[in-house]
Amino acid sequence: MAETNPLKRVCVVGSGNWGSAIAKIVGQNVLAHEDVFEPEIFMYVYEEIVNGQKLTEIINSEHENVKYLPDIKLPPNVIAVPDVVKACMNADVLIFVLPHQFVKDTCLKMKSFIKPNPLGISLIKGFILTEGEGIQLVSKVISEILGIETAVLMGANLATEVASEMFCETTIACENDSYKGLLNALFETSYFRCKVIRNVSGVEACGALKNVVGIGAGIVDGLGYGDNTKAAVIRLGLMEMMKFTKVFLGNEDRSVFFESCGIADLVATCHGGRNRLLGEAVVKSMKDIRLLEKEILRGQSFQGPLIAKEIYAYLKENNMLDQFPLLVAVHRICTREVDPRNFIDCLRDHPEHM
Ligand SMILES: NC(=O)C1=CN([C@@H]2O[C@H](COP(=O)(O)OP(=O)(O)OC[C@H]3O[C@@H](n4cnc5c(N)ncnc54)[C@H](O)[C@@H]3O)[C@@H](O)[C@H]2O)C=CC1
Ligand SMILES: O=C(CO)COP(=O)(O)O
Repeated sequence: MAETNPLKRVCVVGSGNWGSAIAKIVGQNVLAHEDVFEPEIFMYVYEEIVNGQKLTEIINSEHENVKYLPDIKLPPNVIAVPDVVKACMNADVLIFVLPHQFVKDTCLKMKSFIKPNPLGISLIKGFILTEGEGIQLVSKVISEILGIETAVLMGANLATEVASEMFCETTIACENDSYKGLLNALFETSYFRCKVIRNVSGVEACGALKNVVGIGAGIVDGLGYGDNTKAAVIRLGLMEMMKFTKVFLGNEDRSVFFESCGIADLVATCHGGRNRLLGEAVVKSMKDIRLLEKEILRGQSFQGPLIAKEIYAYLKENNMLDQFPLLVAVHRICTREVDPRNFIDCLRDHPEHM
């Protein structure tokens, strides 16, 4: 009888700023739990040429993702693989950490090649908008395409700070309690404190929505307002996040907003996130946001504008635009329909004040 390997093989699907930072943690943790995991992990890298060389070759020789997470060494047991099928085919654990617009295509490529029942974990902050079908949670799309259970991990986790081992917390959500030990073994470190809860959809909604509020925080920074105004953006943004989660998911569990994925991630993003940078840039320059993305992030991506568009489509279809003035204004400012200077009006006239 063929022997089955009891050790679990892990694959990280994605290798951007956050993908590389989490691969560092998971790479170290699989070595610390050699009775549970295979000692090597594969990291799927969307191949590109950097300084005349393939990015996968640079990562595998220098153990550094010089483009997306420079100056941070990855453990040598993190192996960069340019073919997503080869990266995922023997995996028992699939960690998804791609910009959400690439999730569907990537999962469709993986679909026929994965093992029967791997556990998926999505670290992706966004929604997926499908023509005619509306918006869906990313974890749901992964589960539907691949036929797997998918947990989520979201929190106040600016990737560069995590990679520099500055203390933070995160929230993991999984409906199945039996995975709790495995999830802790994969992600927890002395500087990355994990709390495992059950509310997958609530945690995921927080992760997506806060990116849009983060742009709003950048807009008030760009307009020259101070901390009180930013606090108003955070508070009104949080109220809209709670309301959206209730109407979109029917999820009324407010406790999730007090976890790292809720208020903490919102505060971190509104102060130090890439989406905040975009909001500021949109005020100071009339350039198209895709051009700003290229100039400011040089390959990384702002997810907020896409998420704002996805939310806008949902609200429009459900005749609820007037109930979410902050989320709607961010979308209209990103598309240049509205002058960013009008943003303060939407805060002043917000229904929360009525
Ligand atoms: N960077 C951060 O601090 C954090 C990011 N996140 C979330 O993690 C997710 C991934 O973001 P990052 O790792 O920061 O990525 P990133 O924004 O740094 O980099 C973009 C990535 O997309 C890849 N890519 C480009 N075209 C592609 C294609 N056609 N197919 C597949 N991949 C392609 C690039 O190679 C690169 O790895 C997002 O949902 C983000 O919101 C969550 C927490 C923290
Ligand atoms: O999700 C993040 C921090 O938790 C990163 O946010 P930004 O994409 O705005 O940098």
